[in-house]
Amino acid sequence: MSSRMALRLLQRMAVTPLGFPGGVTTKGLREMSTLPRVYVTRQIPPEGLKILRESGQVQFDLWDSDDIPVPRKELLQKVKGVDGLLCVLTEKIDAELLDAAGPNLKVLSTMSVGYDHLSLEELKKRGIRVGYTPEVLTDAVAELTVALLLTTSRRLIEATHEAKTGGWGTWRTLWLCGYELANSTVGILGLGRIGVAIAERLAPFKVKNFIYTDVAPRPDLAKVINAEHVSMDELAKQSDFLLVCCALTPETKEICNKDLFNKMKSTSIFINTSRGGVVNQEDLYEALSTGQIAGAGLDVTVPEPLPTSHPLFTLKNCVILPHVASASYSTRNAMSALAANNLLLGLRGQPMIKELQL
Ligand SMILES: O=CC(=O)O
Repeated sequence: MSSRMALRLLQRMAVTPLGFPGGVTTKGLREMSTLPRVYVTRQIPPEGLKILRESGQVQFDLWDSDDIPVPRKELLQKVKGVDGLLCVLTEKIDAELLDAAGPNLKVLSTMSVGYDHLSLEELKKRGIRVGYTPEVLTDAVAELTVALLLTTSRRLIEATHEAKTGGWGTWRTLWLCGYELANSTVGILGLGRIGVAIAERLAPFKVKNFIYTDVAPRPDLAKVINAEHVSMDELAKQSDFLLVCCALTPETKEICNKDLFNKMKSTSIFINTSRGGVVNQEDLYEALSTGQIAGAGLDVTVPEPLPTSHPLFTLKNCVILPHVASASYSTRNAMSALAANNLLLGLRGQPMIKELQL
């Protein structure tokens, strides 16, 4: 291959993986080597990649797959010397990884609203700024939570199974009966934007009242849905539907355990679309299998994926989804665009659109 052809090949290769716009000249290649280096840990949806590629502000390398997460060993190699990192929730951003990245790392942008995969203390210690993606996913998560609630309370998975497998005999008076939202009390554990958005969607189903528990009353949010602040005990005792909407923190880890389930009504439905870590799954299994509560719908578990041999999968009254609450095309693209913009703004030393205050 002639040296001219080799240069052309190099220039072409540089366009896509390194995120440099348009055709790359030799001068361009030289300039590119001075641009901030970024590693993207996943093939994120196209809008975010386009923003990075067309910014002309960074050279980026990415783990070019959405099917398997970047192996830890590869990640530790790839982050060496980068100025910015764009990650998703499967990557643990801890001291080991930040040490591997080294002192150039100034900005971390996660394509998620949750940030329990980030060691905030380590990030703060190193002066690394952190972007995340709240709000753009609120509608999608609220919509999915309503779908999961109705699927669980009206036993839709059992019903389609029976219809398909010959269990559908004559019309029966109490067969596959569930619980309805009309006249019910809906309890929200952790009232934030998402809890409010869920309640707004549930209200037209004629819910009787909304109650919530949080570390402190949140009157501004509560008044939007006319919700009453109650203790955790009252939340457990009164809720016909108990929805977990809180972040996973050391304080909320396994906060849903036998103490809570034992106080719930045997007719109650438990729904979790936040993080699996807020639930003690052994206690939940016990509560579901003994009829302590009527059913559970989970979009999140520990671990993820939940092994198919897990006891929770054996229960008819437990509906398990593979962490898809924000999974609509428009929302995932909006999340990737926000994560890309947060990263670019952070690298320019400007305020991010959504930045965590550490
Ligand atoms: O779980 C999803 C997220 O944190 O965005």
